[in-house]
Amino acid sequence: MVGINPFENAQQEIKRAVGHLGLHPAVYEILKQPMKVLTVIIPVEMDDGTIRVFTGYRAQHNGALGPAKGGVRFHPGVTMDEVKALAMWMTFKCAVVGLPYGGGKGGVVCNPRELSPGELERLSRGYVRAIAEIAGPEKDIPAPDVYTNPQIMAWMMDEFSRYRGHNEFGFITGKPLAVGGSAGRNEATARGCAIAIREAAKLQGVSLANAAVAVQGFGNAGGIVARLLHEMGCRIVAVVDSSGGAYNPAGMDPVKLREHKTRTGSVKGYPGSKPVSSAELLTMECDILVPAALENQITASVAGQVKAKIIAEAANGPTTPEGDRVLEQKGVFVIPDILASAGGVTVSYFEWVQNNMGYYWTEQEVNRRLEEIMVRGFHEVAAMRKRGRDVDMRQAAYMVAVQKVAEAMAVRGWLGKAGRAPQVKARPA
Ligand SMILES: NC(=O)C1=CN([C@@H]2O[C@H](COP(=O)(O)OP(=O)(O)OC[C@H]3O[C@@H](n4cnc5c(N)ncnc54)[C@H](OP(=O)(O)O)[C@@H]3O)[C@@H](O)[C@H]2O)C=CC1
Ligand SMILES: O=C(O)CCC(=O)C(=O)O
Repeated sequence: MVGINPFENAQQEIKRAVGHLGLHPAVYEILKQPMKVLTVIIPVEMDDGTIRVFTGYRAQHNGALGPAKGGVRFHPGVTMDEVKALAMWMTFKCAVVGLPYGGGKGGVVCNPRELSPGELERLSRGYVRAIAEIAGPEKDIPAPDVYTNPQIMAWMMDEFSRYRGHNEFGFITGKPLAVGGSAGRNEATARGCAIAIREAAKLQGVSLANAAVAVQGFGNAGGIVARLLHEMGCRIVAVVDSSGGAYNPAGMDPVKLREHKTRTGSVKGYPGSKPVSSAELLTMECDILVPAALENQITASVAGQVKAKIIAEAANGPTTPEGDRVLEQKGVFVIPDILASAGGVTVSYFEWVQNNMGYYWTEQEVNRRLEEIMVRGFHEVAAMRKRGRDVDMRQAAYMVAVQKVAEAMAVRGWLGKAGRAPQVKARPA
């Protein structure tokens, strides 16, 4: 959305958490910007023989806890500030669930729908060549994000392996199973989100049986979360994608919705449904709202009209800070993005571990470990919310995460003398 800078939003969230925790101001000074940002130019030969030059970015936010980790977005609206914000959010997403990573993110300004498969492959390989120097399993590990997928990950892994001269399966996650992908990664973002929703519903006394759910975005995160929530007994009353939406208060079957979208290109026009816009979906009567598309969807004015009891942010940064204040005042229970969407990077971590070991787990094993990490992460945040005075789930999640990153920076000596004093002053009960 024009005029709302996701990078400035991300900075505000960190500033608040540093303040709540009573940490040394140096912590904010270090965390308020990425440690490294690379802008690259990617010349691609198009099928008609012309050369088109694309712009790409890779940002590495903070490496105190481990190598940078985060997806690559292919979208016409990608900007450097968006990538910087997404990298920053990755640092705290990894920290909140206890993964040994820092935050990274990449993006290429392009519309993949306008590219042939050959052009898309050349662009993906060109992006990897351009960022190769700063990437690698020990430095920065990309993954899928909006409009990138396992096939693109496979091309990228192959290109990086050529660059290093040997197979580097651990360079990137979200790969197809045939080339070192992990069982369960495709569903992981949605599965983690569904687990967080289940825990939130228990905490808030909301029954999932027949609960009305509205989902914005019907891709990897949104499409699969709709299916998993449907399997858990919820009623999927509305879904939208970039071309339109489908609404039916009696509920819709996400598997059939997916078949309809595969056939027609959109969820709109699903048999028995009425059209619904993204704006209508966000403010409709429902129990659970899952924004699973892009940033800055729930502004203050949208938040004022939200009727959901629980919002689970499968997307990164779907709520503006002003929108967040309104939701907080209204008492809407928000599972913040850095927690609700942490399932994907958690299973990416498992994928990287499996690549490093050369030994692969079953889907059941992956899901068991994911469940454990998500439940622990959720309750750690819920406990911080209870402990802290006047903090909501988002602030609590940032407090948990910033505390872990600040502690790592302190013991590494990044905070100098300031780091030698006890860093964390948790608010008294
Ligand atoms: N994939 C992952 O592992 C993770 C993703 N996320 C976040 O989840 C969100 C979605 O990512 P993901 O599902 O992977 O991406 P996908 O590309 O798989 O899907 C994106 C979905 O959003 C829809 N969409 C795009 N623009 C709009 C719009 N203006 N209004 C309504 N819907 C729109 C797309 O519509 P259409 O189908 O018509 O193109 C598509 O259905 C992003 O914020 C991403 O950063 C977070 C953690 C991990
Ligand atoms: O799987 C990963 O490494 C990162 C996924 C991602 O980009 C995200 O969580 O926003």
